[in-house]
Amino acid sequence: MKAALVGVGQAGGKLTQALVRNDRENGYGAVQGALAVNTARQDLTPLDIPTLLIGQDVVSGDGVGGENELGAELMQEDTPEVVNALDGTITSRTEAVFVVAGLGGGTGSGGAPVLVRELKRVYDIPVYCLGVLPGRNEGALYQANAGRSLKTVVREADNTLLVDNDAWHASGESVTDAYAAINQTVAHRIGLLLAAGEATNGVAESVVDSSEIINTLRNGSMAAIGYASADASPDPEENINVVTSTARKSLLTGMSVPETTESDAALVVVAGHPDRIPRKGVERARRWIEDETGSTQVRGGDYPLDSDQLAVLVLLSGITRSDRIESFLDRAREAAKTDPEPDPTEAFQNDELDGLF
Ligand SMILES: Nc1nc2c(ncn2[C@@H]2O[C@H](COP(=O)(O)OP(=O)(O)OP(=O)(O)O)[C@@H](O)[C@H]2O)c(=O)[nH]1
Repeated sequence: MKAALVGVGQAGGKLTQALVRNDRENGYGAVQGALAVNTARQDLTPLDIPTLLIGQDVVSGDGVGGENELGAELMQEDTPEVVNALDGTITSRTEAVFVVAGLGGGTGSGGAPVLVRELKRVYDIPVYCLGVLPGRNEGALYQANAGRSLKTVVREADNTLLVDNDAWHASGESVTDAYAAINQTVAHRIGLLLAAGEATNGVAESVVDSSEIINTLRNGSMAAIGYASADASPDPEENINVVTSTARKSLLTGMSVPETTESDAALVVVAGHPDRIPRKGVERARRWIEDETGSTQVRGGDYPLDSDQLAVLVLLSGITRSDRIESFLDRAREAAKTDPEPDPTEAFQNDELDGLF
């Protein structure tokens, strides 16, 4: 799938950079171009992708310090500059745009929903949000910001693919190391998903194409991605159980939002050497995912990889129940009670954080 990426805020910029690097290093060629947008100059400086500083007249390049209403306002004012900067990045070949942001801060939290809405007005292709939920130990401001941002972006975007910052956090890691590792992990999974949508070379038995990703994401408003891999035997017959057990692992322990198992639709990609992928195993894994998720539509396909391993990538769309999102929403509601300020920004909804499922 030919995708353009726009990172908003610090997490958005770093994650976008990780996605671009991953795409280049693997030679996928799915990421067509990228831009990082921020109100803080110092967060843009280390990035090696094109950047755009917004809101200079108001915050002089110093960022918005977690004020997501201000982040939304500055994005609103400077949207024409962002759209101009994307000229040449989003082209007639682009099949989807991903707006990437940490939902708990200020610039990304406020700016991403506004940008998604504007891009949807300008372009006739799906605009998705790749949104990072704060970990449970992050402060009340992050939880409240992310709650409002999620509610708004879910309304605006064609779908919101969620990553929980607690999902792949190894204990004992420093925050910086943890972020770098999470960004790598996300880049690997999303990179493989986009690449799978590009595999049209006929090597694999049944490839996924971008319309299957788009059709899967057409169901519901929130999505999550899971992944697991295992060593495979050269004999595909011996790999039937490998594929099914790897599919189980990807759903039960490898999701970007843990404890998320029910969805309206799913896409299952089995990646590996075409000679090692057992058709029977793929079909069994697909059926298991159908039962486990209750999805009425489970699409599937292969992605040819020159590897001794088999990997299973699962995209769940239209998440209908997730204990982790429920407990995040509880935190966000609780945190919002301590923030008596009415929200002046049109971009944010003031209503309760209900009805997301
Ligand atoms: N996964 C991941 N999360 C990050 C990263 N950097 C920050 N975060 C998370 O993103 C949220 C904060 O968003 P930031 O991107 O730092 O904030 P911002 O959008 O730049 O907003 P301001 O700094 O207020 O202008 C928090 O929940 C952080 O835990 C990162 O590199 N990776």
